This record gives sequence, structure tokens and C-alpha cells, in this order.
Amino acid sequence: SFVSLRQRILSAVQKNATRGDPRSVIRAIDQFCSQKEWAMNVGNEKGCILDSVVSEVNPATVLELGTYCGYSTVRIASLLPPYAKFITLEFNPDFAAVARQVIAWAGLEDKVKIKPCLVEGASSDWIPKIKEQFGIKTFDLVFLDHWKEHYLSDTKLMEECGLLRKGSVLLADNVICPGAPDYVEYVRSSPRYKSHYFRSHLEYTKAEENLWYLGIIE
Ligand SMILES: O=C(NCCCCCn1ccnc1)c1cc(-c2ccc(F)cc2)cc(O)c1O
Ligand SMILES: [Mg+2]
Repeated sequence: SFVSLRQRILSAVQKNATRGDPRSVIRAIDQFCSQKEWAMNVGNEKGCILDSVVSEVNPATVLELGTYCGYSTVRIASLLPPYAKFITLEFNPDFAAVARQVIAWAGLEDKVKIKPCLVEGASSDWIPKIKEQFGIKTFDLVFLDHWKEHYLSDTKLMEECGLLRKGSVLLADNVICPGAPDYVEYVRSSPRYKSHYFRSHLEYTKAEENLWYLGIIE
């Protein structure tokens, strides 16, 4: 029977990574996706930039939008202090199911909460719920890696619901490819944000890509 790409990624982790060793899980996925089949993980080059931002911010609260197979979830969770609260949102139930198993293989299931799958486009109702459901006031770090056309609307929504504060950091993947032009345009022209980008490449390719760093200053 047909085995989906996400299942093949999970099998590569279970075959080649050591249980409880997050770095071996990351290595297994990167080896599979660079040698066998491309997949939309943030990848190792951008992943190292993500690691440096997580280490610098040292966040007590983190939100990730777009879990996919849990690759960036494992990278982030492995760098968090024990008291940190980390929520990752995945609307696609099939991706969420694989991500749970990848995160568990890395031994990080106690550090991450994968938000239950909601109906696509229901982002407007999950933001206020996050406050009450997880007892989180504001996020110190948000990693945007979900639908590119939702970066702007979800950032505005988080603002409106008071989930962001002065000093919050947002890091966005794929501002070039597939691209989030309205988001980049908005944050660059707003006095509320200090933004800059880290030059990198699209995962597992030589194509130019940037990670867009956004610091909230007001
Ligand atoms: O679409 C992407 N991610 C969102 C997936 C759907 C998320 C669903 N969801 C989860 C939570 N809320 C909504 C993505 C795409 C590419 C890419 C680049 C080049 C190419 F030729 C094809 C694809 C590279 C990435 O790094 C990406 O992240
Ligand atoms: Mg991405």
C-alpha cells in the first residue's frame, strides 16, 4: 500500500535515530531529505540560525505555527529550559500524528504541547483559547512556518489578543519561497517592529532564502 512521505520520514527516524537523542533525530531527517526525498523541514542551515535565535532569546514561552513532521519542534524543544511552555500548532491531522511520534522518539514529549487539529482557517478562534487553555500571558518567541498567506493575519491576531509584548521575537521561515510579501511589507513599514533577515538557503537546496527576524519594540 502507498506509504506517504511523512511516514517515510518517520520510518527513517525510527530506523536511524537513537531514542531520546534529539540531535540524532534531526540528523536522520536531514540525511533522508538531502539524500532521498526533499521535504519542507526548515533544514539544517536555517535550523542553525533558528537554534541561535532560540538560545539568544532563551524563551519561557514559545509558539510554533506549522509543526509538519516536528523537525523544528525538536530543534526548539531541545534548547528550552525545563520550565518553558512550548505550543506548536498543526492544522493537518496527518502531519500532527507523525510529529507526535517524531517528538516522542526524541524524548521531548513532555516539553511540547501539540495543539489539537482545528479546522483550517479557524485561527481566529484558537488565539484567545491559547491564553486560557495554557495559562500563557504573552509569547517570548513565535516561529512562523505555516501557511505563508496567514503570516500577516495571524501576527495581527496575536497582537489584538495581547499575546505579544515589547521584546517578543517573531522568526518567520520562507519569506522568499514560497514567500510572504504582504507580511514583509507590513512589518518593514511599521514603527512597532525592528526587523532584519538572516541570509540562508531553501532547505536542502541552493536557492536563496531568508529567515525574517522581527523584534517588537513598542
Ligand atoms: O508551505 C509550507 N509550509 C506550510 C505547510 C502547510 C502548513 C499547514 N498548517 C499548519 C499549521 N497551520 C497551517 C512550506 C513550503 C515550502 C516550499 C518551498 C519550495 C517549494 F517548491 C515547495 C514548497 C518550504 C517551506 O519551508 C514551507 O514551510
Ligand atoms: Mg518552512
